[in-house]
Amino acid sequence: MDVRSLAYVVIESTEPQQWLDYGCNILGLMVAPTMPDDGNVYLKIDTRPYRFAIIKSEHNRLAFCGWELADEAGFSAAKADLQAAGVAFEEVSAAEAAARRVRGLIRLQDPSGNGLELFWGGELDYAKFISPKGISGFETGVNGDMGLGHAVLPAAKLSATHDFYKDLLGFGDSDYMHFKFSPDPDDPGQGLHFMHVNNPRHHSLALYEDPANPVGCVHLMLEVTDVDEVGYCLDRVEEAGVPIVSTLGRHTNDNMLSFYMATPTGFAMEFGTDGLQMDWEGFTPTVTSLPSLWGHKFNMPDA
Ligand SMILES: Cc1ccc(O)c(O)c1CC[C@@H]1C(=O)CC[C@]2(C)C(=O)CC[C@@H]12
Ligand SMILES: [Fe+2]
Repeated sequence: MDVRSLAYVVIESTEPQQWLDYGCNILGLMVAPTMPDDGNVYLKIDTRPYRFAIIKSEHNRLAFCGWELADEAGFSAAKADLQAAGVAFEEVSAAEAAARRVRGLIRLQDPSGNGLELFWGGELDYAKFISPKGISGFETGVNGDMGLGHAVLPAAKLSATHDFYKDLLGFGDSDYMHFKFSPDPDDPGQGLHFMHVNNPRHHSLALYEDPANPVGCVHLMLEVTDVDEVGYCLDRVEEAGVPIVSTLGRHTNDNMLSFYMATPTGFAMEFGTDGLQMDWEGFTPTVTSLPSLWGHKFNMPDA
């Protein structure tokens, strides 16, 4: 499978309006002007119609990551691959695909129960991104082809979930880390697989061996093009009293300069800049023993 980018996320919320306030006033995202006024909240960062859909629900959780395939042939091939592997998926109606602003869509779960959608034919609406907080721009590539950023998902079944994304969906390994927070010699610790799709972003997905995560997500990451926008966002976070999950720091593996904050849904948001853009040709996946060059003091255990 030739997955090109993490194109959108769908978040279920008992109060989508919380995300309207948080998204616009803290993150500096724009209300999507070409999406319907249907009680849900749609937020935009670039030429794509929206990158965040916050849907009214009884649950508060990350519901789906939307992964983009190159074209209709790739979409048909993906469905055939899933069928051959005996992995169940739901065909989504044309009306629902149109509501997502894509031409074809299927829905499935990974082995740890994370929801995902595979689609082709994502629209560009070219509605100009005008940040309510004056953010100069988000790093999403050309026509948004680098995707919105990355998602770190809980993977209680780490090995099976890693195999699913690697062998079935064709994601590549970028890096692997292993964390051990307790001195107990019987504690096996937790693995973290960083994976890329077919774009230069160092990782679009990471899988964290997190046994019990009620909100379906560890964190999402957004990347701005100007380091000052990280600082301005940190000022807004502090001014509004949004909890800071991790201090400013620079990661080892993707060089991202970032901090982490709480979101209305209980997972974290990483807000950063200066991430590496990789040439995957001939790349050898790395194993890294240090998460950050400096900073990133996590406020445990809700990291
Ligand atoms: C280590 C690292 C590299 C690049 C990233 O984009 C990134 O988010 C991370 C940190 C991931 C990881 C996490 O999200 C959950 C809490 C973790 C396990 C820590 O306590 C340190 C590293 C953290
Ligand atoms: Fe991250």
